[in-house]
Amino acid sequence: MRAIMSSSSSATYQPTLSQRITDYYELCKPRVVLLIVFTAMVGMFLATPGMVPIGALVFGTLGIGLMAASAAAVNQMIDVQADSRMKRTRKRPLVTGHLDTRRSAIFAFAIGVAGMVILLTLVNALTAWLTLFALVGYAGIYTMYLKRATPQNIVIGGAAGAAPPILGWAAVTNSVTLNSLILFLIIFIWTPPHFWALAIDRAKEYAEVDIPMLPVTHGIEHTRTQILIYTVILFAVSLLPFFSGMSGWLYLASAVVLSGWFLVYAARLKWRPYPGLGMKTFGYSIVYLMALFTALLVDHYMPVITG
Ligand code: HEM
Ligand SMILES: CC(C)=CCC/C(C)=C/CC/C(C)=C/COP(=O)(O)OP(=O)(O)O
Repeated sequence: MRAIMSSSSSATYQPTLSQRITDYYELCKPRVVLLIVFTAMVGMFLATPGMVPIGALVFGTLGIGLMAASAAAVNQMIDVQADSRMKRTRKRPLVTGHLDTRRSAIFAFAIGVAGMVILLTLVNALTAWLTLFALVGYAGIYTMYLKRATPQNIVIGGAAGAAPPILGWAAVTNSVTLNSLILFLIIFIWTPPHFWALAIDRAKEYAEVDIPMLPVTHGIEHTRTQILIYTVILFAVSLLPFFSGMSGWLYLASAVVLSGWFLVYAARLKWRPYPGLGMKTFGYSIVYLMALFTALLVDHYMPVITG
């Protein structure tokens, strides 16, 4: 209802060009897409011992970024009613009426098709189809169905968000390898603690909009246990790049420290919680993934850096 009311304000909204650009930018969930693109780029760099071919780097990054942004825009179009009723998402451009469904649909379609054409023509077909699969997985399967169907929504839906290192790797090698699957596995196992840490602090909001997130269906205590279990698994999985021979000692040391610190957060959340710790853990999860993938990258080029 609020979404419908606020969309009437679009009649009086006369944006400047830069405001309009900001609206489309926000429709793409830019900070999430940025991290997604970064993990895809790390996949590209780790796929080759030398420098990534410039074509794969530029067009692969662009194509994957455009299709991830398209998926995010479709997610906001489908979720406008729920978004209008949650404080965290109330300022999104479709909720405020700064963008309407028609404009957003044309935009999402245009950047999605542009991304697909770039990948098909300038990268390779494997990357293009896998990226389309991820787009459909997130925008279609997760947003339209899973999100409202089961508290395991994000475990299954997380596969789409974890795909980017596979996509980046495929852009360079035209193949899916065990090492790219290890990078996928890290993000896949990271997603539940990333999201549930936020969800335990926002459980009331999700309950009010009838979205069956784990803290709503199984309670906060159970969710804290699940976060701890996934973080223990994440600790082990984050060591796999070292044990598979993909990464060296620098990465191993970084992974132990970063995953160890994540475990401290998860343990505190379980046994010594205090108000706001859920959001702090969520914030750390983002720093964690950024830092872990930076460590993979630095470790990979260490021999070049140190000569
Ligand atoms: C199904 C999987 C996922 C779910 C359910 C999820 C959920 C969320 C939610 C609810 C937020 C809060 C957004 C806000 O503050 O409005 C968020 C933020 C964020 N997520 Fe995720 N996420 C998922 C996967 C990912 C993946 C794969 C990445 C990147 C690799 C990622 C990166 C981020 C970043 C960077 C933010 C901070 C955004 C900001 O500050 O605006 N997420 N996520
Ligand atoms: C093509 C490709 C690589 C696709 C990537 C998919 C993608 C953009 C994943 C992002 C994951 C994410 C932000 C989920 C939150 O959605 P939500 O609806 O639960 O969160 P919200 O309530 O903040 O909207």
